[in-house]
Amino acid sequence: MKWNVALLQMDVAFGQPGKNVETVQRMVRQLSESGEKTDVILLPELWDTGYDLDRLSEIADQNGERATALFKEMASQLNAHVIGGSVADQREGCSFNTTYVVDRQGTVAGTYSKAHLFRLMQEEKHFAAGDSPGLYLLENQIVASVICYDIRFPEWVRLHALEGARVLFVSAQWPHPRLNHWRQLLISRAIENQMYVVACNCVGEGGGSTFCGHSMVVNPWGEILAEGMQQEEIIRAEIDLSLVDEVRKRIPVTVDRRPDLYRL
Ligand SMILES: O=C(O)CCC(=O)C(=O)O
Repeated sequence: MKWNVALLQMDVAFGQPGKNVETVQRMVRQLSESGEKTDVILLPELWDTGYDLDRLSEIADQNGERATALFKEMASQLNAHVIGGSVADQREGCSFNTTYVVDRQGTVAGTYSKAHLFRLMQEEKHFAAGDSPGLYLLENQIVASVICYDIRFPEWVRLHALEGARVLFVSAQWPHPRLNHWRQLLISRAIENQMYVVACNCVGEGGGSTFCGHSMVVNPWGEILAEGMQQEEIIRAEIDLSLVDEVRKRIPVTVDRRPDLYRL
């Protein structure tokens, strides 16, 4: 199974969902006009509101309805699966930082709410944490998604790999000065779990942060297949899922684990 992935590394306008929807639509038109086949589209974290958390009651997406309507349009326009970055969605009286996944048939294939909230940006004051893994089936392949700070928790990503995930999609608003951490963590998660890591960051400024771009596609051997710069752009790569089996066979890390020693 081979997928052409496209990462929409957008400049997220702080607190302006309408403007951000226009940016996504413009980038999708660009993909469509390129004539190149796209199988999976990935967006950044909080791509519609940015980190404008003080205005969530005004600008958050109720039950993810605004986002899923847009993703269904995108899925049908490009005949592609949409891993919808994340949006601030309000449900059951709480706000969550949530990924909605819409498959190419236009069905919501799954949702994931960020499990590890980032205190440095006071996320825990505004969001409730999710407590379920982000595992989905796309064309019978198990894939996973996590959000930004989650990649600092190798045991969380490992859990997804042990459940059979072959690709990890990461959506982020990762700021300077920690570009070095972003790159090293993504490459490490790919090598240790022998999976593809497809990670979409944003660029631009918001809430006092400058986001560092460098969205990346890393293969299960830790090689970078594509990497963005610090500008608004679409990053594309082809991922061949058979390489996951090959690498896992060559060095059978999962078989050689000693959970009896470290209980993880
Ligand atoms: O872990 C980091 O350094 C960045 C995390 C972050 O910005 C986030 O989770 O929103």
